Amino acid sequence: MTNDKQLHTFRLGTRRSPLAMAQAEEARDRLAQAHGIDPAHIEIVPVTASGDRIQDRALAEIGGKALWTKELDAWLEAGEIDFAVHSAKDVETQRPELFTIGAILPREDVRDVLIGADSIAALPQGAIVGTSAPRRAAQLLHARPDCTVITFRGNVATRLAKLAAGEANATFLAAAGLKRLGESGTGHPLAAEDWLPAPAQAAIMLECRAGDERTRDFLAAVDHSPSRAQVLAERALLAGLGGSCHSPIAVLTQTEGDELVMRAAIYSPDGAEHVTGVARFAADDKRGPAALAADLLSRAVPAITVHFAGA
Ligand SMILES: NCc1[nH]cc(CCC(=O)O)c1CC(=O)O
Repeated sequence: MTNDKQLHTFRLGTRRSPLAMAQAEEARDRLAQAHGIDPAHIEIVPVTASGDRIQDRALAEIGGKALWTKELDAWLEAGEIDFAVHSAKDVETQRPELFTIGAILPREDVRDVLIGADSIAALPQGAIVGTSAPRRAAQLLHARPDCTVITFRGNVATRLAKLAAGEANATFLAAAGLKRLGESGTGHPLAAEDWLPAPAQAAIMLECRAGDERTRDFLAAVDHSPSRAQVLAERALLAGLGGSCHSPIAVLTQTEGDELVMRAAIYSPDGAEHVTGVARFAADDKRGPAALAADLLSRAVPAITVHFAGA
């Protein structure tokens, strides 16, 4: 621990939602512990993101990119913050060259949780299910074409309140988000092998300016290399498919020694069509995910590929 580090107070940028704040605190506490410093040396700076301001429409409908990152990016570029804490799943694959991923924290439970029924099979005939994620909608309609999907947006508490108010029979949330909010008892986790999560789900990403050596060194102490390998591979799959967080893409990556085993599925928005694939490759092999993406696209019908640009 250098004197310099003792004196410098790092500024951590985050969104303001309760989940984002919980993730910011986790990042701060892991950094403080790794460096043996007082957490007060890391100042949490909350920023309001456009995605948080717009609550009444599905994000896919708005269609805008960078709904979660735009404001934090501006603060990071301007030097108002030293690093930003993101849900990796919400970060676009194309990032400004100015930034670099300083750390990926140890990944949480990657599963989705179903709230309102014990399982997908147990949903009542014709159930109304609230979600704004195209992936969850397509997965549900694939398994249960009798269900109706309605748009559910807002933070975790808002969605749970909509469910409690009877706006839908059930909804989905990420187990990781619920755990980080201290609500791990809520709902029924769906087995990840049957119900593949979103690319980079359950991972927290710390980004800083690529030229800022001091912050890069500071963040490197909390980087978790297996989680980083999984997240980078899933982001590479997403990039290879030409997809975004608005595309119905599901993926589970498991670490087996020095290798990654990646299972992925892409869907038509109505869930009627889908293609699945599995690949195994070295953890640092960037071509592995790209090859799986190309393989999936080569086998997909137009109802699927119309939503993917390819690499
Ligand atoms: N798209 C919103 C979002 N971004 C990250 C999480 C949860 C935490 C995570 O997956 O890392 C959520 C909510 C959800 O999907 O239930």
